[in-house]
Amino acid sequence: MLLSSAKVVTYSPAYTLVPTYECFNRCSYCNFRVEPGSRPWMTLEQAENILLPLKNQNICEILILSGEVHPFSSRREAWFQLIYDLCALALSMGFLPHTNAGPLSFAEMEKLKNVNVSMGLMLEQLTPQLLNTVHRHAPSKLPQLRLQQLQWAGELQIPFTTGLLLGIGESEDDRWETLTAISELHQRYHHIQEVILQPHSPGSQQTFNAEAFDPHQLPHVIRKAREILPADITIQIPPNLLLDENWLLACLDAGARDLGGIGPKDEVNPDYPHLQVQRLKEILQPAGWELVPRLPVYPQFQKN
Ligand SMILES: O=c1nc2n(C[C@H](O)[C@H](O)[C@H](O)CO)c3cc(O)ccc3cc-2c(=O)[nH]1
Ligand SMILES: C[C@H]1O[C@@H](n2cnc3c(N)ncnc32)[C@H](O)[C@@H]1O
Ligand code: MET
Ligand code: SF4
Repeated sequence: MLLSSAKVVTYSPAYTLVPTYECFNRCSYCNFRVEPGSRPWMTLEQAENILLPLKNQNICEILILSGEVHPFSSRREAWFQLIYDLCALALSMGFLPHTNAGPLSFAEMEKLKNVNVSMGLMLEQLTPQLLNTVHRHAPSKLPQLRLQQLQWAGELQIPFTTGLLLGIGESEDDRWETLTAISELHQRYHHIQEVILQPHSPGSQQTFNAEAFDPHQLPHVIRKAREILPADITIQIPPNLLLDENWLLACLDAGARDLGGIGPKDEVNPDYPHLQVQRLKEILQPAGWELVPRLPVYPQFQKN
């Protein structure tokens, strides 16, 4: 048996709950958002009906992924309470919640910490140039605001997931700068568990008219990220956005070690279905990779 020599790549068996698709931002690459007020929010009853049958399906992570209500809106409090209640419900049913609902106030983050095992927010890219382009109508994507989120998560010692969206108009140097900022914050607070390198992948709803990020460039970005980031941060890549299996293997060779949450639907990129875990294993195993499930909180942050 040569099992011990297998190289390990992880994933999180996950299901995504969407409290609301409505969002006051309009990122031009988004295929998720709908107009505020145009659709009812998820109810706790609906959530319970979704979660009940998942109990015996080996799913641990519930990803709470949300569109955003403006921080000064009179509906903000109800929005936040729904997210809190969805996390508490998932937790009470034996699941482990991970929330990514955009920027939060310090008090909101502090409260959500009690009902999440980890949380996340993508930095996207730090260059202010994007405020004139893809983020022109997206106040939540102000670089300083997002950096501050990572800092608050550090002060609160919340195990955190962040990352870069690649191919939205940034330069190579912009990428290294964003990675360096993550690295510096982690060296101060030691709270970043993983960094997602997310290739921009055009969908049917977006207005941003650009090609997909060239997947042949991804191994180079991963290698460089591996040099910039501390060794205890895992690099995550989304397998459904890497359409050719050789690209996936090239990314692992370059240093990626996690495939993120895998579930029935990628809510962010609904035009890119996930491969079955079994199919992924068939691709990975011949190349010597063992695909192993993990929890949404990494072992070094687990409190038992
Ligand atoms: O299925 C997805 N999961 C996404 N996830 C889920 C992620 O893969 C897992 O929740 C974490 O690895 C924790 O286990 C995100 C989580 C974050 O904190 C920040 C961004 C993302 C982005 C996506 C995404 O585009 N699609
Ligand atoms: C939840 C995360 O999903 C990412 N995201 C949003 N739109 C797209 C897209 N078209 N392609 C790839 N990733 C996207 C952003 O980085 C966001 O923060
Ligand atoms: N609205 C949040 C963000 O962009 C998370 C979901 S994006 C589809 O950070
Ligand atoms: S990417 Fe997130 S913040 Fe931007 S419009 Fe979509 S839901 Fe809103």
